[in-house]
Amino acid sequence: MSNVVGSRRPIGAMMCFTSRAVRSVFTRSYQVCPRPNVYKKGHVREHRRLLHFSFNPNFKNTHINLSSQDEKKPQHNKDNKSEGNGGKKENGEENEKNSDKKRKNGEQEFKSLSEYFRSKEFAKTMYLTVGSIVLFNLITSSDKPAGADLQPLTFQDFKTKYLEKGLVKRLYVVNKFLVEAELTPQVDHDGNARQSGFLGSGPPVVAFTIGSVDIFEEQMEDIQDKLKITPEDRIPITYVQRASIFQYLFPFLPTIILLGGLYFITRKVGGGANGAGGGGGPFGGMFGVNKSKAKLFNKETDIKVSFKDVAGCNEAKQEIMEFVHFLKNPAKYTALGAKIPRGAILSGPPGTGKTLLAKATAGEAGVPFLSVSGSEFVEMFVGVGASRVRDLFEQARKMAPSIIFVDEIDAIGKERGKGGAMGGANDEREATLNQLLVEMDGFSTSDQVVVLAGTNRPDVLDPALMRPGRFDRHIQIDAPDVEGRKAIYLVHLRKLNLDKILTKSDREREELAGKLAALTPGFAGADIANACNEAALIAARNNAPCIELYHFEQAIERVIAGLEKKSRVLSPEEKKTVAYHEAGHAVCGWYLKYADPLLKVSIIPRGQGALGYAQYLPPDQYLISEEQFQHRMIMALGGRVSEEIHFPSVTSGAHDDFKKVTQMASAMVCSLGMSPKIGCISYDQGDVSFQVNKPFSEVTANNIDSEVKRIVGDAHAKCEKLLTDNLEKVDKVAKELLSKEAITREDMIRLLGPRPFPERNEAFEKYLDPKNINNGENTSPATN
Ligand SMILES: Nc1ncnc2c1ncn2[C@@H]1O[C@H](COP(=O)(O)OP(=O)(O)OP(=O)(O)O)[C@@H](O)[C@H]1O
Ligand SMILES: [Zn+2]
Repeated sequence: MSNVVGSRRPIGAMMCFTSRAVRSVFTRSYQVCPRPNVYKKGHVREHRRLLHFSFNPNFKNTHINLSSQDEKKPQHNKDNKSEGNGGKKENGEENEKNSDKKRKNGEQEFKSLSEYFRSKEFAKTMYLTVGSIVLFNLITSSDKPAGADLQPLTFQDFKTKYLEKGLVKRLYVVNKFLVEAELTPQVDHDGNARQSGFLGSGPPVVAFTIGSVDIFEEQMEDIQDKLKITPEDRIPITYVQRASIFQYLFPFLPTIILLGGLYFITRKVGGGANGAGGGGGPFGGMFGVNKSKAKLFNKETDIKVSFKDVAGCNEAKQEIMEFVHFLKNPAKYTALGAKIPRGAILSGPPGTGKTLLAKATAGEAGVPFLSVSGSEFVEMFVGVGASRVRDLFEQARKMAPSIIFVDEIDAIGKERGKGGAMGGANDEREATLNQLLVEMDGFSTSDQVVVLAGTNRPDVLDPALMRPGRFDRHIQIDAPDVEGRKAIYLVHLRKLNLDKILTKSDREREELAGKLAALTPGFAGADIANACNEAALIAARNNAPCIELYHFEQAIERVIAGLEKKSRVLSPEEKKTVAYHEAGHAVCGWYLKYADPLLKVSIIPRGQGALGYAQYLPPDQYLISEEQFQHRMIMALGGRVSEEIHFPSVTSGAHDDFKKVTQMASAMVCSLGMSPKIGCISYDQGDVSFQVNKPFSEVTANNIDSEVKRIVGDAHAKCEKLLTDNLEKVDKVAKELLSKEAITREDMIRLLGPRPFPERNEAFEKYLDPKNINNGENTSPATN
């Protein structure tokens, strides 16, 4: 039973254990989703109009590239400086140039199917296909039973028509089951014999099959005895074996398959995921592991992201604009003797749009973008990481001007020498990092390669990475505040088919975005993208023609608290306990000045183990007061205290609440200077798991323990007083919860009267307070 509070700020985060856990699951699931503007080769974009077929004659990378003329135009116009006069002509020239380039690369573009049919490429393909079919037939035809193209006779016919008339000159027993009889040339064969056979264009031949060679020989002897043919004149029988080429090849088949498989695998390994690695030949460099696995996004095909797709983070955009300017006109910088910035580290919590921003930079500058994840450098072979780094930079230099983006750089960029005692694997990581440092130093000023890197942990990075000349810019991207979230919602709402009422005018659209932003404190860009997508999925599941507000509300709840588990049936006693527990939290929150606005309380089991939950809306807040901590602790204890008051025995349902309370109290004592006994000293222990010795004495340890205990005890006492004073109110809320399973803020106002304090969340008042929203009534979620 947990309070789901969205804030993920370092301190506020203590209140959101559940939402954090849920988030990490969600983030992973998000990353599986295809990113909207990234297309792999061969993926077909359906909504484009004009077809461009581009075929690669060596059949390796044949891909169909469907793109629309209209989409390409703006880009050309942007690149064109002399737009007014002859802009069209230049567009044409540029198209020419592009297709020249493609032709050079062995690719050719065709404007229509008929053009392709008339082309050399098509002829080549046809020749190859027909050739293969003919070859195949040649090979397999020899596999047919020998003489199969002769119409076989019965033995009886052979005997009466040829043998007894003395027309047979010689017999060939082929593969022990077919007999070909060579006839005397002057025979008047009645259509069954023909002028050729395996004997070539020679005497006429007939054929018949036999069951067993022994019986056939006996029969021949008998017949010839009866015909009184002397032993010298008897018909000679020759035994021949004829085998198809396949029969000879068959024993080698497993070997051929094995070698073929190996060849295929090495190509895959060596080729890099998207062809950026270039392959390096089938067996190049130990199966090609030395090649960088960077994915290449090219401006013509993949990068359609620009700064307008990245909402918020204006400061970051401004900083990064400088890289774009440099890549667009480096001469201006070099002429002044300015050294070009080498790279920038984009840091921030997960899902805040670091990758998106880097991609937008490449999109704006219109240069190739090589994206690689830090972990992809690491492989089981020693030295691979370093050579992959080398290969990556080599590729980038060949394509310059270009941008390299190393995601999760902390995988290789961790401070060297730390934790060395933990294992030898560090050496490999260090070698990779060293190579990265060397490569970044190795750029000459004329190299127009910019390295961007993303990380969630800038604190663990090696200082050498951050020094001037390497990643000398550090761009921090924070989780967005309410206005930032609103802007991100606006970006993602553009792609959705919304209810007309929600999008009547820009004002309505902004209002919707604002409302959603206020409902989702602590959401990063990726969560917002996910919530929008989830809303569309829910609408589709309900067969709704468009997305309505309550779809969003369900989606948000799902992203925050996980899936409703209606199938998890609680016993009536358990249900009652959960109801009183949640009612305790809710009533505490209602009467505490510094508690966050309550949105919803529910006792429907959800997600990972939460039996009930209450959703609050913390404001975007950068400082938390001592009083606020106390109120949060009282609220967190409300569940357990309510159980204590209303039931003879308590349950295990409060363990998550205790965790939060303890974390808050420890932080207050150890690092926030909120305990008079400990004073203004920080005993912040950081990563406790690696620490053997505590940085304080035994006495201090005892003091810390007793202070934490005192603070939690105080909160418990205050909570107890609050809930005993409001006994019947808890009762009311719990009963309502039991009957409705979920109650909203409006229900709480109806049951307890309005909150005695003004809400301290501006966003809440601006976008969500019923006073300001005239259609607030029809928006309650359909979850109850
Ligand atoms: N500022 C933003 N504007 C619009 N969309 C955003 C923004 N930030 C994030 N998103 C959405 O979230 C998705 C994921 O963002 P991205 O991959 O850039 O996050 P990240 O910071 O690189 O995450 P991680 O640290 O986990 O790698 C984007 O594809 C985009 O849809
Ligand atoms: Zn609880």
